[in-house]
Amino acid sequence: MPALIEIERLTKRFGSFTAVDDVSFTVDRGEVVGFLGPNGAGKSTTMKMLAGFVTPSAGTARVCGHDVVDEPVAVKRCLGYLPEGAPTYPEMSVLGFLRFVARVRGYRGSEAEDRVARAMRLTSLEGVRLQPIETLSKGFKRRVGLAQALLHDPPALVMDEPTDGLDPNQKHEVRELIRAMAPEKAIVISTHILEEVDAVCTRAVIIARGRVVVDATPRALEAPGRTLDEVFRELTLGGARAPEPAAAEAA
Ligand SMILES: Nc1ncnc2c1ncn2[C@@H]1O[C@H](COP(=O)(O)OP(=O)(O)OP(=O)(O)O)[C@@H](O)[C@H]1O
Repeated sequence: MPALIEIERLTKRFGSFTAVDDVSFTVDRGEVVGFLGPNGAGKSTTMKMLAGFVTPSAGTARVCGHDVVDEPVAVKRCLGYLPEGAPTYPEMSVLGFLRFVARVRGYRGSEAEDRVARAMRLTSLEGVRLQPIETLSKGFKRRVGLAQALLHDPPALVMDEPTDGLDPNQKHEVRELIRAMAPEKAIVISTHILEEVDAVCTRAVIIARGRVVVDATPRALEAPGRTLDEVFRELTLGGARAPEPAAAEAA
C-alpha cells in the first residue's frame, strides 16, 4: 500500500532561484516526520506545495494517493494543514471561525457542532471560544490554527512549526496531542526545535538549501555519541540564503 504522503522529486523555482530542489520522501501511517532545516531552507515552501497553496515547478506530491495538482479537493479532504502564522479572519470569534471551517468542510447540524466541540477540546480552546481571534495571544492563535487543521480528523497532517509561540506547558500539550494522534495518521511537522524531534518524531528529514541532506531516525542520527544539534549544524552549515532580488520580483 502506498504511503499516505508521497513526495517525489518536488521542485519549486521562483524565477531563477530554486527554493525546493528535487525533494523526495514518504510518510506512512504511524510516522511523525520532523522536517528540519535552517531559515530559508525550503520547509514552508515544500509544505505549501503539499497543501496545494503553491504549485510545484517539477516533481509530484500525493496525499492519500491523490495528486496535489490534479486532485486538489480530494487532497484537502484527507489533509489537515497548519500554515505558519495565525489563522485568517481575525475579527471572527474562535467558535464562529471553527463553525465556518466546519461548514466549508461540508458538515451541518449536530455533526458540525460535535466536530467544532471536539477540535476545541483537543486544543484546549473552550475558555476563549467567544473571543475574537485578533484579541488572542500568539499561542492561542496558533491553537486555533491547529483546531481548524484537526476538525475533519484527517489521516494526513502537515504542520508548519506547530509549537511556535507556545509557552512550555502548551508545547508539552501539543506534543502530547501529536503523540496521541500519531498511530492513526501520517504527520509532518517542521520545527527549529531539535528537542521536539527527540520528543515526538519517528524520523527526521533535514533539508538545506532546498535539498534533502538526511532522512533517518533521530536515534540513528545521534549515534555514536553525537547530539542532534551537532549533526544539524554539520549538515546545514552554509545556512540561510536569500533569493536573488530579481528572482523574488519574478515570483
Ligand atoms: N513567493 C516567493 N518568492 C520568492 N522567493 C520565495 C517565495 N517564497 C519563498 N521564497 C524563498 O524560498 C526560500 C525558502 O523559503 P521557505 O519559507 O520555504 O523556507 P523555510 O525553510 O520554511 O524557512 P524558515 O525556517 O525561515 O521558515 C527562501 O529563500 C525564501 O525567501
